Formats: sequence, C-alpha cells, structure tokens
Amino acid sequence: MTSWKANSWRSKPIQQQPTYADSAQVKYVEDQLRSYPPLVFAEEARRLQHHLADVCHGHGFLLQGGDCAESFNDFNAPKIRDTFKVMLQMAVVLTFAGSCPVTKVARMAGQYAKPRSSDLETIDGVSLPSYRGDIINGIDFTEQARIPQPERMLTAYHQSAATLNLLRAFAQGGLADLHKVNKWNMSFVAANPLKDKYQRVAEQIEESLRFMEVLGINAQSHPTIHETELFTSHEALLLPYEEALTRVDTLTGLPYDCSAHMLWIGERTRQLDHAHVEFFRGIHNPVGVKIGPSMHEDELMRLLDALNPANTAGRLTLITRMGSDALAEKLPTLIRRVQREGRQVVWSSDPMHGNTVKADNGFKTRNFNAIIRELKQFFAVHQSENSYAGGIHLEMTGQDVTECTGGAYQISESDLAKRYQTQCDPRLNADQVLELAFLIAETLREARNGRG
Ligand SMILES: O=C[C@H](O)[C@H](O)COP(=O)(O)O
Ligand SMILES: C=C(OP(=O)(O)O)C(=O)O
Ligand SMILES: [Mn+2]
Repeated sequence: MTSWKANSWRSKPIQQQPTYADSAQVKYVEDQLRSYPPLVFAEEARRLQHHLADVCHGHGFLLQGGDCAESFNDFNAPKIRDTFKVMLQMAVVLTFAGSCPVTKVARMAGQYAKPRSSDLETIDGVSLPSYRGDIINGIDFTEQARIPQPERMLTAYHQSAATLNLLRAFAQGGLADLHKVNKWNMSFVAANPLKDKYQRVAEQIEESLRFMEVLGINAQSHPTIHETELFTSHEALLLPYEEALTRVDTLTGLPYDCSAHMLWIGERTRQLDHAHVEFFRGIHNPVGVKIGPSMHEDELMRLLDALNPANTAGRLTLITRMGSDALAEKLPTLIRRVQREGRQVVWSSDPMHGNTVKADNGFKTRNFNAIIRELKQFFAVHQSENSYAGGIHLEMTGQDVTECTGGAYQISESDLAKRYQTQCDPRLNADQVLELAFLIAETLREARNGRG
C-alpha cells in the first residue's frame, strides 16, 4: 500500500463533493482552518477508543445519536441542551434498567455535510442542485442558496466549536449530575406511561445515591456522580474540511482528524479504492462505516484490511443500516465471516436509514414500528450468532417534532406537517426515544441474564 498523507485522498476518485467556483477562495479557507486550533484533543479520541474496545469485548454499549444534519440558523442553547438531555435520559435508562455502562457519542458539533441520492431537487417543475448540508450550501429552494460556498466551512468550524464548548460545560459543569436525573426527562406528552416508568428509575437512582452517601461514596470521591463524558462525531464527508483539521498529535506523533472524536464513512462513499477510505485509513481516531444491504462479505474483509490492518479493538465500528426487511437475511453472513476471521469490530445498529419512506403527502418519514423491527432483528441475529450487539446509532432530537410516524402516540402521516423541522432526514422525538430506550434496556437485560 502506498504511503499515506492527509492529502493523499486527492489522487483518488471521490463522490458526493461540491464543485466550488472559486478555487482561490477554497484555498484561503483551507489555510485558515489549518491555522486554527483543533476542536478535540487526540488523547480524548484515544479514550473513546478504549471505551469502544470495552464495547467490542461485550462490556458496555455505544449510544450514538443526534440530528441528521445540524443547522446554521437553528443554532441555540436550548436545542443543544435538549438533545444532550435526551442522550442522558436514554443513557440512564440503558445503564440502570439494562445494567450496562453506556458510551455516549453525539452526532453534534460538526454534523453539517450530507450525501444525497440525487444531485437535483425538483419542485413544481423547477430543478435546482440538491441541498448538501449547511457546510456546503443553503437549504432555501433558490438558485443562489444552492451555490456551494467555501466560507461555510469557517462557519461550520466556529459553530462546532461553540456547540462543543456548551456540551463540555453541560457534561462537566453540573447538568449531568446524577442527582438531577429527574430534570433530564424530556417527555412532552403529559400522560406518557413511560414518563412514570422513567420517574421510578430516577427514584431508584436517588435512593442509591443516598445510600452511597451514607457509605461515604459521593461526588467528591467519585466525580462520575457529578459529571459525564460525551464524545462528538459526524460523517467526514467533506474532505477538504477534514484534511484541514487533521493534526499530528504531539504525544504520539500520529495523525488525528481533530474535527471530532469519532468520524464515520457513509454508505454512499465507502468504495475501497476511493478517497474516503484513503483518508480514513491514515487517521488514528476511532472510525465507523455504514453498512447497507448490498455489502458483500469479501468486500467487508477488504474494508477491514484497509481501515483496521492491526485488528485493534475499538478502532472500527460497523454501523449496519439494512432496513427491516433485509437485515435478517443479510447480516448473519457478515457476522459469521467477521467471527471466522477473528476480526475485532463493534457492531452497531442504525435502524433509521434503511427504513426511510415517502408518505402519501410527500413527507420523507420513517415508521417507528419498522425502526423497532430492524432493531429487534439486529439483537436477535447477534444473539443467535453468538455475537455481541454493541450499539445503536439514531437520528433524534430533544425537540417535540413530528417527523417519524407511529410510537405510543401514534403520529400519523397527517400529523407530520405539524412540526416537521428537520434539515434532511426525519428524527425520533424525545417520547419516541424514551420508548425505544426501555425496549433496548429490556433486550440488553434479557441478553445479559441469558449469558449469566
Ligand atoms: O442522511 C442521510 C442522507 O443524506 C439522506 O438519507 C439522503 O437523503 P435523500 O435520499 O433525500 O437524498
Ligand atoms: C448519510 C447518513 O447515513 P447513510 O450513509 O447510512 O445513508 C446519515 O447517517 O445521515
Ligand atoms: Mn440521515
């Protein structure tokens, strides 16, 4: 294999990139980014990799989630806080009801670039270039907005920095204190029975904390009572941006993409001989790859050879997004091959992207039951193959949106118009996330009891 450089991807074929009109302006932006401070520290990325190595060995669970696409306009503290709280709420349910330590990785502070199925969007006979995420162009359906603008990379950097700053403040400044477990309840539906169930979990935690205090175990002696760890991630799609934020770590001398702790390659850009695999093979962050139903076992082995040649546990997370109809047929072959070859991977389920449909009224949506079906099959297949189902990857928000149909409150297709706010794909709302969290917790507990 040829030697790697942060820019060696440039000699490979690449998909899903914008064509900028002004290359001098692109160069100016890249130089600016290269001179800016990194957003994360390599040691933090290594710490995440250690957690993921534990997950890989069956000790712990990866919870990854957030917006499909973050927005430059809808950029404010309540939005960041509420998604953070939904993650905490879900993590608490999984940790306490599922007896499983949870590693939290947000799709936040950098999730701005979108691959699209089509280069053009057509409305009422008018076709314009597709929206590709705020780091590339604007969402308004006008010719002007859809022109890719390199300066958007600078805005993405600054908004990522501000988001990360607030997330760190929430994680370490008291909002994540286990004594505040009640305050993370994001359910918007007054009569939600799961709200009571969550309340009971919260009371149990409060009781345990009181008991621990009596024994002298408190936030001073055990900071994890008062603080949490939250890592960031995004799809590293826009490679000029990712290259410009790649730094050689002074402690190890190794290159890290310091735009986030974890990066992943999307389903549409994971071709073996293309630019994204080339870029990812040289960065030392923990990385993910989305795996759709067309993945062949031989291709998967070549991808593992490229991305994790040393077979290091925690380096690579395979995020399956097969769709509820395909998963049971496609996944077992891949799991068996991974096991036969002794490959170290974290298996995580994205039950969102294989279950996107167009509602009769034109909204892009996902049905809660299809999401649950894919998830249940994911756990069942891993169990029957004696493999560890290690994580979940969700598009979700703390806002009270109506974007996915179904769930306990039976959001119907006609409800979608009420609060459909996503920049790209439909997200689960806080009530749907809570429902899902209890379901997974039950599955984790059963699996644990079965093993124990
Ligand atoms: O988030 C993922 C993709 O960008 C998204 O699913 C593509 O959506 P599209 O099929 O509307 O282009
Ligand atoms: C683009 C995404 O997913 P996928 O690559 O699996 O389609 C995404 O996670 O938003
Ligand atoms: Mn998406």
